[in-house]
Amino acid sequence: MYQKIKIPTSGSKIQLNQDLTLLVPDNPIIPFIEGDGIGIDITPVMIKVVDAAIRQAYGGKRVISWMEIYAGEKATHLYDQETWLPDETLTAAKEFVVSIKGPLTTPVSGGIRSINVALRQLLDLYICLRPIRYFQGVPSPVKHPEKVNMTIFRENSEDIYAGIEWEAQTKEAGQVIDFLIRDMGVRKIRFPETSAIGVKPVSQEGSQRLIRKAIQYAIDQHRDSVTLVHKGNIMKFTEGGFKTWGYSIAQKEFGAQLLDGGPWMKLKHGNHEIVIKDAIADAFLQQILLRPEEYDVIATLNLNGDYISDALAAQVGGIGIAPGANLSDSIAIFEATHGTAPKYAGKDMVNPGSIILSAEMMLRHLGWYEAADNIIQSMEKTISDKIMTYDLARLTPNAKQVSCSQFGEAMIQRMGTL
Ligand SMILES: NC(=O)C1=CN([C@@H]2O[C@H](COP(=O)(O)OP(=O)(O)OC[C@H]3O[C@@H](n4cnc5c(N)ncnc54)[C@H](OP(=O)(O)O)[C@@H]3O)[C@@H](O)[C@H]2O)C=CC1
Ligand SMILES: O=C(O)CCC(=O)C(=O)O
Ligand SMILES: [Mg+2]
Repeated sequence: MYQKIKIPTSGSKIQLNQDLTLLVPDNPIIPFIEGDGIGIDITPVMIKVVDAAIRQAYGGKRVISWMEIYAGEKATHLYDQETWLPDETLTAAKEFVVSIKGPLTTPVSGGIRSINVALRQLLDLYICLRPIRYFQGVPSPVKHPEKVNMTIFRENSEDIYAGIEWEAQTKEAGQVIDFLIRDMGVRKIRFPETSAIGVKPVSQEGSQRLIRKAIQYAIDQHRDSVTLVHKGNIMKFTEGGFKTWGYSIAQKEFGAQLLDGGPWMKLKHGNHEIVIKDAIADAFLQQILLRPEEYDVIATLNLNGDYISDALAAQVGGIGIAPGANLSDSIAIFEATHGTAPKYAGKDMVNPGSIILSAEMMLRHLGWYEAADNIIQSMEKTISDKIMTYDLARLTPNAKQVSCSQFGEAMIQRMGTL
């Protein structure tokens, strides 16, 4: 059935129960995309570390059968030069339910549209989940990085990030601009002759399904607050809609009550209280530097979430150790927050921490908590021993700088020795 993908001879598929919970065999087949650029450095290290964490936790009773699937430049070499995202990659991600990927290149200006965005849209992976936490000993530009403990729920399927846009001075851009001026009475396009045009779809359904998950997460994880981050003062119906629909769902589906007359709300779950609040995106970006302890779960739109992810990651050491997941109601693809960092590709130099921590999220998603704990503990121990890749070592006095693969080996050596 598959053309280039080789299904491992051992292992079986993860299945979905009727309620969409996972039925995970002891030997699941997990598809992985190596990734462009530094993908060739970090992905093999991640696999080694994950295998070791599982071996240490379950002594051979559980094991992953890794199955390579293809996207990005590697796919163009293997399939044909126009095929950046083969159909069978999408089929495998659906069929095998849980996957992990390295970063994929998207050229600026011309060229292909983002394969990352395409994967998220085609598989309806509408949640981009990015937890931000501090590991003791990581160098940080802020005085109290330990106060940063947030989980971002970034809407992953719509917004200006959906990529609906037309190049300046093309027939299509002209048609859209004509329509806006003639039929819609728009007078605000400053230079109509030379404007490119982008469209920002933000829906009630898309916003509410994301915010519903963020609130449920806050309830399940006993978190203190959910902040809806938006720029609704300026983009009233798109970003403003996100905020209004968010408060509305908090009230209607979770029974939240107005706090001090609103718009902030409080919802109760047993003895646990969660504040639902909102913040305007520009002010939020200064607040997370000045008073990070006031923010906990964050729900936001696609573009804001992209910016906020990297900004928050910087506060706890950078995108070298910033994990993430793309989730639908059934399928998951785990991936680092960073990109392909092309200048470091193939140099065995960058931090594999992001993709390793993404794999840690994946293990937790599978219910393999002991293996996930092994990864966290060995990461903590390796960093506290000042063993660091260049990105952290260059900011840490007396650090022992190691390569990407040596960092993975150092983690493996420290597993189960705590
Ligand atoms: N999900 C995905 O697949 C993503 C893909 N991309 C794509 O990646 C390409 C490159 O994007 P770019 O904007 O340069 O952003 P990148 O995230 O690739 O890199 C920016 C900088 O971040 C630092 N960095 C990134 N990853 C690591 C790591 N693992 N360890 C240590 N430092 C790291 C490096 O900083 P320094 O130079 O200071 O050492 C690097 O130069 C683009 O095509 C973009 O579209 C971008 C983001 C996500
Ligand atoms: O798709 C890309 O190339 C960039 C994506 C990105 O920056 C992100 O999702 O954080
Ligand atoms: Mg990004």
